[in-house]
Amino acid sequence: MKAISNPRWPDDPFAAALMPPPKETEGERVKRVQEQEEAARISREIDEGLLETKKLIERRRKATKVLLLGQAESGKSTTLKNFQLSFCPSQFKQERTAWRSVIQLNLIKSVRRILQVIQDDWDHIGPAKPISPIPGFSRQSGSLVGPSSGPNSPKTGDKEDREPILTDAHRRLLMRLSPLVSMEENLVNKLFPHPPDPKEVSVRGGTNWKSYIAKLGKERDQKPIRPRSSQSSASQEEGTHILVTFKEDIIALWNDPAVHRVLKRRGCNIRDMSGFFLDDVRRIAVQNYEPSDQDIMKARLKTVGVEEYHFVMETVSEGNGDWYIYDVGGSRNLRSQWASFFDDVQAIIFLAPLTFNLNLEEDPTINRIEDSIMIWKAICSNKLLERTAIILFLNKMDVLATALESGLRVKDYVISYGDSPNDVPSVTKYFREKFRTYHKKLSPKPRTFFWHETSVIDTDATGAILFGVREGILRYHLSKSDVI
Ligand SMILES: Nc1nc2c(ncn2[C@@H]2O[C@H](COP(=O)(O)OP(=O)(O)OP(=O)(O)O)[C@@H](O)[C@H]2O)c(=O)[nH]1
Ligand SMILES: [Mg+2]
Repeated sequence: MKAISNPRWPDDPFAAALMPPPKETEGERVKRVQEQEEAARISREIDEGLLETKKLIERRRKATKVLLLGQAESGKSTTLKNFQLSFCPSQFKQERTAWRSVIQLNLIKSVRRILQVIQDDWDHIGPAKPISPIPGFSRQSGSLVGPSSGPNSPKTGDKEDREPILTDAHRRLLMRLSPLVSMEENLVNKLFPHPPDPKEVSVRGGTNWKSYIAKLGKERDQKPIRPRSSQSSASQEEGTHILVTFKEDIIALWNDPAVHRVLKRRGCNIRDMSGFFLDDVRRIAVQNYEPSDQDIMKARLKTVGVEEYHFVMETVSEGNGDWYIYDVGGSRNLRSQWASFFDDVQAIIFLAPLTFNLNLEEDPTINRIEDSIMIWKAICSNKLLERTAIILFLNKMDVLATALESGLRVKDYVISYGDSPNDVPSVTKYFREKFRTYHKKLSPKPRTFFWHETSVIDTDATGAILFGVREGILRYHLSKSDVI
C-alpha cells in the first residue's frame, strides 16, 4: 500500500502519520481532533512541568544554603527556630501549637528522671522512718519506675550521704506518679511514630512532624470525645490530660526540699537537662496551653538524620529571599551524614556550647568543649569547605554564667585553663582564642574568623545577631558565586 504523502513535505513520514485518513467520517474527524487536542494538552503540561522543575533547580542553585553544625544539644535546632521567628514569623506562628506536645513530653521526662533518682535512693538507702507496708510493693521487688541511669549512683563515704531522707509520703507520691512512665512512652509512640529511642523525643529528617501533629489535632477536633482509656483517643490532647491529672503531685514533688536533697546527693542536676520546664508546671499543665516563643526555644526535640528547611525570607528583596538551612543530628553516630552537604553550602554556622563542666551524653568520658574543638578542627581543615564561610557561635553563654556563679572552676574540668580568672569574659576569651587559633592554623586558604557569643534561647538577642549573620552570608555568597 502506498503511503499518503504530504504535498508540502512529500517524504515526511511523521507528517504523513498525522494526516487525516482518506474517507474520514464526520464522527471520526471529531474524535481525531479531540485526541489531538488532548495529546497537545498533555504535551504542554509536560513542557510546563519541565520548565517549572528547571526554574526550581535554578532557584535552588541561586539560593543561599547554610549548614548548622555542632555536637548534640549544642543549639542547632534552636538556632533554626530563631531564623524562622526572625525571618518567617508567620510560619513560626502557624507551627506554634505543634510544639505544645514536645514541651509536655519534656516536662514529663523531667518528672520521670526525678522518680528514677528517688527510686534509686529508696532502693539503696531506704526510708527515714519505719513504714507501713503497701500491698504489691516491696523495696526489692517493687521498682516503680525502673532502674535509674546516668551519673546518680549513690555517693558512699560520709555519713550525710547515707542518711535516709525519704519517707512514706514520698513512697506514696512515687506510686501515684508511676503511671506517668508508661503513659509517656505511649504518647511518644503516638506523636512521633517509630522513634529511635522510645524514651527520647526525637524527630527523623524529612518526617514533617509538625504537619503530622497538626493533623492529629484536627482529627481530634473533628471526632466525638471518646472515653479517656481508649488507646485511639490519644493525640495532642493526651499530653494535656496527663499533665492536668498529675499537676498537683508534680508540683508537690518539685517543691519538696527532701527531693532536692536526694537529687543533690545523687549528682542529678535536673535544671541542666535540656527541655527543663518544672518551674512552669502551673502555667503549662492547663487546658488550652499555648507555648510562648521562649517555651518553644527551650523545648528539646532531638534531631535524627538531616532536616532541610526552605525559607522564603519575608523581609528580603526579590532574588535573595530563598534560603535553605540544613539542620543535622549532632550525636556522634549521626555525624557521618554531614559531609554530603559540604560541597553545596555557602556558610556553616557552628554551635559550640561553653558548657565546660558537662560531658557528652553518648560518651560520658568526653568533655563537651573538648569534643566541640575536635569537630571544629575537622571542619576548618576540610578541603571541600575551603571556600565556605564558617561562623562560630559560642553558645549557652547563660549556662556558662550560671555555672561560674555557682562556684564551678574551669580548671577543674579543663586543666590547661590553669589559674586564669574564673569569670565570664576571661573564660570566653580563652575558648574563643582556641577556636580562632585552630581556624587560622588549619584553614586550607586564609579566611575571616566570624564569631558571636550567643544564648540562642534569648530570641531578641539572637534575632539581632541573625540579622547581621544573614547580611554577612549574603555578601559572602554574592562575592563568591556567579549570582550577580
Ligand atoms: N539555656 C540555654 N539552653 C539552650 C541554649 N541553646 C540551646 N539550648 C537548649 O538546649 C537544648 C538542645 O538544643 P537543640 O537546639 O535541640 O540542640 P541540637 O544541636 O539541635 O541537638 P541535636 O538535634 O541532638 O543535634 C534545647 O532544650 C534548647 O532549648 C542556650 O543558649 N541556653
Ligand atoms: Mg537538633
